[in-house]
Amino acid sequence: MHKAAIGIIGASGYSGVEATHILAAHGQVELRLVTSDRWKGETVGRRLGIMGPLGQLRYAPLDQSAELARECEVVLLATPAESSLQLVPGLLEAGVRVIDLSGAFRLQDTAAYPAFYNFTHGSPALLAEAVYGLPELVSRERIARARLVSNPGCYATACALSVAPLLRAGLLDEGSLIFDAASGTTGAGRKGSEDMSFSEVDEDFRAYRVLRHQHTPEIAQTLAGVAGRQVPLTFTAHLLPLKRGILVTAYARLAKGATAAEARAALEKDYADCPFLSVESSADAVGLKAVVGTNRCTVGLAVDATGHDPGRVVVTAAIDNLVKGAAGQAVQNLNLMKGWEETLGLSTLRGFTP
Ligand SMILES: NC(=O)C1=CN([C@@H]2O[C@H](COP(=O)(O)OP(=O)(O)OC[C@H]3O[C@@H](n4cnc5c(N)ncnc54)[C@H](OP(=O)(O)O)[C@@H]3O)[C@@H](O)[C@H]2O)C=CC1
Ligand SMILES: CC(=O)N[C@@H](CCC(=O)OP(=O)(O)O)C(=O)O
Repeated sequence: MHKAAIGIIGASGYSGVEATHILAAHGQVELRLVTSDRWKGETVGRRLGIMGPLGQLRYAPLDQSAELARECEVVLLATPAESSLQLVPGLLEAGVRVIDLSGAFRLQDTAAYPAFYNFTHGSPALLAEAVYGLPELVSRERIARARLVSNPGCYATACALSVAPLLRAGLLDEGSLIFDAASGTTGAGRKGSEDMSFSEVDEDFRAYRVLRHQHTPEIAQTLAGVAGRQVPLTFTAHLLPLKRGILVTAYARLAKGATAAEARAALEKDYADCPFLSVESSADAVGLKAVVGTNRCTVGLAVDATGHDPGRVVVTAAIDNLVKGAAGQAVQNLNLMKGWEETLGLSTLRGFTP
């Protein structure tokens, strides 16, 4: 059977390793290229314990990525945004399709890059071409045809999925939305910093990059697309002393006349054909244990019934930042790009067991 040749650039990082494990068991792909400077020359088998032919594959140095990637049909870039920005034009020119896990091609407005990513974007044409790879909210047909898929940010995935159906159905008022989100430490990548050291993170819980987090414009862009209007919002990220998982709590208000039953029905209707989305019985039923290690996103809704705060809606959503928030979503996009079953390689991932 012909298998699609796939490469992972940045294969030693947390999301690159996650992607390697998922693709190792996928069945329709041959992982032809893995690159990393820190692991160059070593085998996938030695680093990740993967056996068989893939275990023999050696990590190539990052500076050979562009050249070696020409052998691949699709390449996953699990690199920092600045590296993705440099690599993507050459890869596309060589006829390689790209799924970029970084934020380099997520924002349509180039002006947002200096403020949120600390660089000036020099490829507006590619930004315009890139398809935002959130299959539950963006046309699957567009993803299937894309040369360049921009894989969403982890927080941005969970935040957008929490409220998008309510906005699309016009069930929320036009006031500001609030997203409180907390992530495990793998969200920050493998590269260490003092802030991320065990002594700093363990037994602590704090907000970070408040009012300047790079996922704020990304969430706003996605929700504007769904709602057909600008959606004012505040997003605050918090660091959890756990390795994996993101929990988002979204606060909104029902539009005049809208009901709790309509809100629940909107979530159930929009996510009915989404294999990885599950609408839980209540907002309290959403937690990290049920999603960590899987490509799922669970969503739960509560509407004030006490009369204390009439019209108040709270939606919770949970994902694994490395799976639905990164590598799993990238493979979901790869499946769509290749015309395969959307769940291929993702349906039997081993979730967290207490
Ligand atoms: N972690 C997460 O939960 C999520 C991450 N992302 C995005 O995905 C991308 C990868 O993230 P993650 O796996 O966490 O990152 P890591 O820091 O864990 O790994 C980065 C990878 O990129 C390689 N790399 C290439 N160029 C550079 C460079 N100039 N500086 C540092 N590393 C480089 C590294 O290779 P080596 O060191 O071996 O040379 C390594 O393999 C990032 O853009 C991130 O923003 C998106 C969603 C969620
Ligand atoms: C805990 C933690 O630090 N998480 C990261 C989110 C990772 C991500 O999705 O970042 P990109 O948008 O750069 O791809 C952060 O807050 O920046």
